[in-house]
Amino acid sequence: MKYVSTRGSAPALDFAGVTLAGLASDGGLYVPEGWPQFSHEEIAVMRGLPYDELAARVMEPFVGDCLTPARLRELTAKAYGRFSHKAVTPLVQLDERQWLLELFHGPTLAFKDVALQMLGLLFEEFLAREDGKLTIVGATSGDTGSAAIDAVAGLDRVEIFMLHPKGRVSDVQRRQMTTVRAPNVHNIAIDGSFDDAQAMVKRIFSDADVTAKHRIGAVNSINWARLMAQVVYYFVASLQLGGPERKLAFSVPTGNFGDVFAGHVAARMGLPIEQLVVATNVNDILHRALSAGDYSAGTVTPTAAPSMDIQVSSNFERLLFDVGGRDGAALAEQMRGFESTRAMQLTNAQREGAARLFTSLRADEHDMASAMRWACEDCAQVIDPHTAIGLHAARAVELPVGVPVVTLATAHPAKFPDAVERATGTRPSLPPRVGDLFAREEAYTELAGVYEAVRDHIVGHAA
Ligand SMILES: Cc1ncc(COP(=O)(O)O)c(C=O)c1O
Ligand SMILES: N[C@@H](CCOP(=O)(O)O)C(=O)O
Repeated sequence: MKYVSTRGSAPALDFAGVTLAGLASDGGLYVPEGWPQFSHEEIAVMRGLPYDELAARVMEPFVGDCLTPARLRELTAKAYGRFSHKAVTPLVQLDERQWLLELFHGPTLAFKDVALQMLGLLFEEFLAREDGKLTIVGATSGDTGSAAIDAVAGLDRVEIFMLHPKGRVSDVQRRQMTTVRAPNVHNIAIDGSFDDAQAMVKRIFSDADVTAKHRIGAVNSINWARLMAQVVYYFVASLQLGGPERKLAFSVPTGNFGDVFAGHVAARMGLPIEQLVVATNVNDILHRALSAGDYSAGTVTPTAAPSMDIQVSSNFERLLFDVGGRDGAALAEQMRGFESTRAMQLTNAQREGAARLFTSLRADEHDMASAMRWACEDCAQVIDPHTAIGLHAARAVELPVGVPVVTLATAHPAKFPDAVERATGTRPSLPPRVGDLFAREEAYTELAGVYEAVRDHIVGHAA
């Protein structure tokens, strides 16, 4: 399996290469040069497999010959052995047509663990082979940061610098990052939004002064390996609800478009998906892009679903590439236009291609709170604000009769106790495994939201 850049001019790499590279050298994102396919029969025989075995089957074609099948199985067993639920990503029924897919049973209580537990192991594996080291620079609106830190804390070959927007993540999210004591972990709070942090991360990959001395790596969903691991749970839900004989729809609370793009990949591989519902909060660039072709970024509005307070949505580029004719040169030009004006129109091919599988809905704070209340009062489920945005969209979307809709439950409600309590009157408590979070000491550096300040700090502190 080879991977190509969405902007057409970076060298094609194998799986180990893209895992360590993160972002392509031309500024694009890596995607497989073709989609592996599973037949109906091949999918049907996956029914009933334990999560780690199913994960290995789904990942195998993407990994190619970079890992033996036996080694891949060892890694999936280790990665998913740390989840607190035996099913790893259990399904919960809400009513006759709606389900929640709980993705928050990993060590840091959000769906990011599903991919990052695996990515940490892949880094170790591939770096050991070449006796190499990696300086990871990441941006987080709350959840990627803690999941990535948990996955790499204490590793000898990896050092991590994680940027979060100061004051714009929940206290639980911040503490899950800043109370980790490991010499290879560095937390930075910047003035600005997640978009500002993400832009700095992308810029550092192309800063020759930095890359001459440090090999920069990525834990954000710009890294292909993140998305590969997220494809698995679409298979899990489908197989439990009648797939491949029956089609399902998924409602996905969306920010950086990684999670829902993994659903697109599952569909490309042959999983019967009726529709992918892109659910946004008021930071609704994706809803405007999918419904009207208008991909223009405004300023980020802070909401009670802070992890989705994103305007520039990295993985949308992967979709535009895939549905718009896979023309790297044309997309590079389109993205250059967006980077200078922060606005672009989708082409007709991109709009029509996306419309075959995607629809979108936007939820404001009132819609989000109503969905949390409905889940709590009518279904006895306490859900987090991000999941509530997905659920709002799932309840509103029109689907053919008999098609169930699965909302991805992306975070544990205890990560956002204030917002949940405001909406439902119930204050969720932290699971015992993170129960002492507020007793631990925090450490992080505050920096101005200026690229040079962040770059100099990283260069000055990197081993
Ligand atoms: C809890 C939660 N839900 C949803 C999202 C959106 O996921 P994505 O960025 O993959 O679209 C995020 C972060 O991005 C998140 O942390
Ligand atoms: N919501 C994310 C933002 C980063 O997204 P990623 O999936 O690209 O890592 C977060 O919680 O940090």
